[in-house]
Amino acid sequence: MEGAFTHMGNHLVSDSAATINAGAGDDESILDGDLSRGITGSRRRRMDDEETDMYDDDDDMESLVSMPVDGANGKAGVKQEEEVELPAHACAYCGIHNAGSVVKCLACSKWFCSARGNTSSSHIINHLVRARHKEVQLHPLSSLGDTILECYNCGTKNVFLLGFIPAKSDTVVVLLCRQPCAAMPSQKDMNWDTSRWQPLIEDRSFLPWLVPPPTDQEQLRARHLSPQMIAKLEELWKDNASATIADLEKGAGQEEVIAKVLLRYDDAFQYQNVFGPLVKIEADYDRKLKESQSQDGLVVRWDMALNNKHTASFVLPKLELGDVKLAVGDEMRLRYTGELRPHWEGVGYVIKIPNNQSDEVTIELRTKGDHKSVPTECTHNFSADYVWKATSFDRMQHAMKTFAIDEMSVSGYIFHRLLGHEVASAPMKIQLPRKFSVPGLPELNASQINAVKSVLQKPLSLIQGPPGTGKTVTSATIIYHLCKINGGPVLVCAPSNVAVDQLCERIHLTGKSRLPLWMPSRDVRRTSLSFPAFVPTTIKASVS
Ligand SMILES: Nc1ncnc2c1ncn2[C@@H]1O[C@H](COP(=O)(O)OP(=O)(O)OP(=O)(O)O)[C@@H](O)[C@H]1O
Repeated sequence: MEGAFTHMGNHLVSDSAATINAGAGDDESILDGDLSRGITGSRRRRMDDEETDMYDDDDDMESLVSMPVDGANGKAGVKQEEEVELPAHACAYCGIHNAGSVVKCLACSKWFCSARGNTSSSHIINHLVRARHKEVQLHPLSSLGDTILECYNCGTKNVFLLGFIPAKSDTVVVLLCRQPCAAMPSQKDMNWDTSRWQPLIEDRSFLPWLVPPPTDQEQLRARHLSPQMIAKLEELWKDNASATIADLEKGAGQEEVIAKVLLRYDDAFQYQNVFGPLVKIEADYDRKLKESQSQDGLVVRWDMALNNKHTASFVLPKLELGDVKLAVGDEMRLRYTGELRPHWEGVGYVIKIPNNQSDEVTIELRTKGDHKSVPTECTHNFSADYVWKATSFDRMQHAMKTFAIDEMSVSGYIFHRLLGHEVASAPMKIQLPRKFSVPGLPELNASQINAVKSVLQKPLSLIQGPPGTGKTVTSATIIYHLCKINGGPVLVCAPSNVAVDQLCERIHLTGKSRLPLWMPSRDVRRTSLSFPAFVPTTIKASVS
């Protein structure tokens, strides 16, 4: 790849059809003039006035960060930062503000540099991963201008999917996303050698020709944040986008002291004392995350379901960020905030999530269709919130309490294993099935057969495996055999309704099970399943 760039200099053409189509001759004009002028075209972003002022003020863009080397914990640097005002495009972590080495995150408008500091990835990549942001823009005074990195073909701006292809002339590079654009056979006609496609991010950093790392001297003089401080800063930004390093300092020392998880516990009370606070922290985090997903300005498409309930369909852009996974059956609140009628809000269940056909989420309102208050005549000015439910966290706390006060709540074996005590398992007298594979599911491989055998013979087993290796198939097979061996109901739990759905479908494929499935917390029939079922977070299945 080196060779392709030896005489390319900065001839990045990311978003300009004009430049790509112009060929080598026109490329030279880019070389001669201001490179940022060479990157023109419909997708080119303009600096707004505010930004222009900001850059005008910065009279020495190549200057070093005006931070002295700070102490081991970065506190000296923090003090200095209050005194020295950095330009708006300074890296939000370390303060480096060399125009060539900083990149703006388009989701939060903060700037980050390509230095690594004390972390294993560059600051910009560290931020994008932690914040789940994906789109960036180069600095207007960088050698490539204020380019927004995007696929030349389809316009996708997810930098984790983007790569470049040097055109055959070797004077132009084209940004294309890995899938589908770089993989499309039609690209061959464009004089691009897609076999030379390379990702823009390598070793957790943008390629140096795109965003060069700051010099050693700049890095030495930058503010040094530990990975822990960076993680905390990112957490702070989730609540308060304008939080600063100073806020980080203010919060220091106020944290609750959390007891460490142990390998062995004296008794169930100690177990509860350790895990209780952790479950609470997780619940608080989950609530914060879900509640922060409120989205305004939604455009709603109304419809009426066969059960005479209103359905509202809309696109939730925040879903793409992937912070919160929306599942069929989740509860959402829809609010009308416009002027055309009095404010309205209604709660409904998600009945459709984005798929290959459409990006829309559809919720079915609880109220029946003839309910006059539903604002079906309005389409704009709607907001949607997730309705957070404490149910699963409350159940965890309740289970731990029961475990602590009632020794008989679980078998003696499980009681001691949970507390980390060495305990011999009593041999289980069961007749192993002659054939482990079951009707309707794939023939098990050797490792799956071992897993099934182990579970059937031991009181407690853990099956682990990478995604798609057949854990669900193995679990469904185990349930099938347990039902057959014991002849009674089998209680199955999964951490999410989606996981339960998957398992139900596989059990159903075995054709042997009758599944009286229900979900006490939500009285909804699941339309995603091809058989009638109320899907619980715990399932009972019985063999006919
Ligand atoms: N022994 C097997 N032979 C052939 N296909 C199999 C076998 N085991 C599983 N599969 C198939 O592999 C795919 C993945 O299986 P499954 O969903 O059970 O994996 P998983 O480990 O539960 O996946 P995930 O981690 O994504 O939940 C399914 O299409 C399943 O039918």
